[in-house]
Order: sequence, then C-alpha cells, then structure tokens
Amino acid sequence: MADVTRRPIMAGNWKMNLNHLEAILLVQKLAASLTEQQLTDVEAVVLPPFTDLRSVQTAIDGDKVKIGYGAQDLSQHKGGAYTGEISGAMLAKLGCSYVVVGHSERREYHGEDDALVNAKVKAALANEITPILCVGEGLEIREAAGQVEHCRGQLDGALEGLKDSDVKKIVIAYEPVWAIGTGKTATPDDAQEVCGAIRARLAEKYGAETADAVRIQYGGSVKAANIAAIMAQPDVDGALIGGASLDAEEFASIVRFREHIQR
Ligand SMILES: O=C[C@H](O)COP(=O)(O)O
Repeated sequence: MADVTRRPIMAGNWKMNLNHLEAILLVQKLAASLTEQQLTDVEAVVLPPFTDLRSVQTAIDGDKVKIGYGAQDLSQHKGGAYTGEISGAMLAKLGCSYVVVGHSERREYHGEDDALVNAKVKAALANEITPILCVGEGLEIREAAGQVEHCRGQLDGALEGLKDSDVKKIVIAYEPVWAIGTGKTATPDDAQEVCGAIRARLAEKYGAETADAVRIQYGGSVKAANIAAIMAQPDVDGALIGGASLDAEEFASIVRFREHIQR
C-alpha cells in the first residue's frame, strides 16, 4: 500500500436517542472537552436524529466549533409524496456534511437491500453530502468465515454505477452486526482483515489512488478503552460509534485516541 495519510474520522451515531434539548447539551459538552487542535487532527462528527439537526446546527455554528454533523438516513427520492421521508436536499440545506447509509439496523428492520442502499448513496452524493456507507456480516456468516465475501458483495452493490471520483468521496464503515451494541468488539485483527479487504476491493475496481483516499471506519462496541488498538491497524481510519458517543467525555476520549497510544 502506498504511504498515505488519511485524516482519522470519529463519528457518533446517536441512533434514536436524545431530544433536541439534550442534543444541544451533548454538543456543548463535547466542544468543551476538545481543543481546536484535537478537532483539527481528528475529524469528529455527530449523527443525531432528524429532529435534533436544526438545534445541533445552531449550537455548532453559533459557537464556531469544528465538529461535523449529519443524519442517520435519507430518502432515495428527490422530493414529493413520500410520507415520513427526508430528502438529501433538506439535509444539505441544514448544513449536513454526512449521512449514514445502509446501517445494519436499516437493513434488518426496514428491509433495505443493496439496490436501495446504492440509490441512497447516489442521492447523498447528488447533494454533496458524504455517505458513511455501512457494511458488515451477521454472526452466522462470521461463524462460517464468510465475512470478507459478504462485505465485498455489499460494497459492490452499494457502489454500483459510481465513478472513481464519487467513490473517493465516500466513507465506509465496517460494522460486524454481532459486535453492535453487544459489548463484544471485533479484535483489531478482525477489523483489519475486513477493512483491508475493502481497500483491496476498491483498488481492484477503482485503482490504488481512489482506494488510498477512502477512509474506512470500524464500528461495533467501540469505546475509549479499545479505540487505540483498533486505530493501530493500517486500514482503519476511524470509528462509527453508537452507545459510547452518547457520553460526551467518553466520545471526546475516543477522538483523543492518540493519547491512549502514548500511555
Ligand atoms: O453506528 C454505530 C454502530 O451501530 C455501533 O454501535 P455501538 O457502538 O453501540 O456498538
């Protein structure tokens, strides 16, 4: 692999937690726990529920904090009669830089398949929002050692029809489903195996330059105590964090992962 520097990205997926008032408090606490330099070295992103986005935007813009924000999903449609849906254009108007696409909870509870994930990736890019594309295997697939093949299939499906220049803009999150919210983290080697395979697949299909530019996160029971070992892997460029991102101090400590390495 070429010697490249990718800026680490730690993204907190709040899932269906925190109302807009609680959201403001958490963002303010987070901002107070991180210096400008720390937020320059590592990109910190919060991904609140839709109903919090306007408040989060106001808190971040008002205090001029270098924390990014985005949504947890978007519609594949541009607009119109789609009750309950939120378009990419609406998110862009709220200043969202990121949107999670294809999270395993959307795939499992809302029947999202690779074709829909692909349409959502395209909808995000069309609105200049960076998709955080999630891939990951369930326990049965892991036990049958099918994780690499499974994630490669999800990746191919989600990126269908995209140009190299689009692929370069995407963040990919490898989240083994069995590690999400279970306290059971993949080992750093497990994370590297799949993140490395994802990068190899990107290189095969879009060339080394594109593969080297893409940031790949690990997600699944990440916390301050395990982030340093995960980040030590060559193909892991950050983390997608659920539960631990609801605690400002814990999330800030994850953003400061380099401090844990020096200890
Ligand atoms: O999007 C985040 C992931 O699903 C990980 O959640 P977790 O950190 O609570 O395991």
